[in-house]
Amino acid sequence: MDIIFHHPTFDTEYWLNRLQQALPDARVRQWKQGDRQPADYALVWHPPVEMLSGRKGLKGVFALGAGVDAILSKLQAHPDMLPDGVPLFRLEDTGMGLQMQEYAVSQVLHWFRRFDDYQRQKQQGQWQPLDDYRREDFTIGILGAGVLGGKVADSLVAWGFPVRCWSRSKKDFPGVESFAGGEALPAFLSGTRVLINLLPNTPQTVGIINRELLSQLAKEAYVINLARGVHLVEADLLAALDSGQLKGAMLDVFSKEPLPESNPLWTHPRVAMTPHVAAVTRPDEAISYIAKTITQLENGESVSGEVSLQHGY
Ligand SMILES: NC(=O)C1=CN([C@@H]2O[C@H](COP(=O)(O)OP(=O)(O)OC[C@H]3O[C@@H](n4cnc5c(N)ncnc54)[C@H](OP(=O)(O)O)[C@@H]3O)[C@@H](O)[C@H]2O)C=CC1
Ligand SMILES: O=C(O)C(=O)CO
Repeated sequence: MDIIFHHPTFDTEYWLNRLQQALPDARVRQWKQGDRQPADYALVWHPPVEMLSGRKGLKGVFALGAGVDAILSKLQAHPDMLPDGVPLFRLEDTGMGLQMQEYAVSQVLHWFRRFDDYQRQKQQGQWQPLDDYRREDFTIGILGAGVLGGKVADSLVAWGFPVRCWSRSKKDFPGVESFAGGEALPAFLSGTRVLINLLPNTPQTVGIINRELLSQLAKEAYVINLARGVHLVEADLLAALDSGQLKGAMLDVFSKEPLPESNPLWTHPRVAMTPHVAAVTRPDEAISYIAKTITQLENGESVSGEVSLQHGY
């Protein structure tokens, strides 16, 4: 079995060696321009079109991340990149769930314990205990209740917060109120104090966090965007912060990355940010997952993690 690998920034040597160890019978190689030799599986992130297009004999393509929006948008322009019937897989959790839990829990607790207010008071030389927030007034609403949204929901339930989630299909997560579909969105938003976004980037979700949505959250709400920058209308977020509807935002992803120097999010006092690091691909966990999935495919077993081209995630 032949496996080709392309990632613009990962340590390719490390990946090739570890993949080889995990699949000793496979021949694993870095894909280089001009390589048209056969391959059974391709492991990719931002693949050059010529790596995949028109390739015969592929049994599967693995995206080396959780979101497949970049690959799917390339596929739209070059449909022959994925021949009919060749499945596209993505990483399910592989260590990203824990990273998202760390990010979400630490930020929610930061706001819940009013560390943002105390930081401002410190800057003004003010020693002033403030009223505690109550958990019952701190409902967490998670947009997207898939692999990562589900993990984040679990971790916040464990901290005793009221937690709700919104997805296409209804969920049955212990301690989490589930809302499904567009009609249920207003009920989900009403009373949500902290909105956490973990939706995939699809035509249905682009621009979903906009003025209308933000106006339906509880007063002085907070937003954490962990999914994709295109989900958030940045100008609407800034307006909601300035009107007092929102109290703070923590953003990991942006409509343009790296965030341009001139973007007003850089200087807004109630916006905090990280440079798209909420959850990164952990090589060892990802390699075990891919090796297991390839072995199952070779054995004719059913596998999870296949992307639905129809739904776009
Ligand atoms: N910032 C970062 O570092 C990282 C960001 N990400 C982002 O996180 C996203 C989520 O990852 P993951 O949890 O693995 O993805 P999943 O595919 O497991 O989950 C997606 C969730 O979104 C729901 N959903 C999709 N479309 C809609 C819609 N139109 N309306 C309502 N709900 C919808 C799905 O509903 P249903 O369950 O009914 O199908 C599902 O619950 C990724 O797509 C990626 O963009 C991922 C990793 C790192
Ligand atoms: O895996 C993903 O989708 C990411 O965004 C990684 O940073």
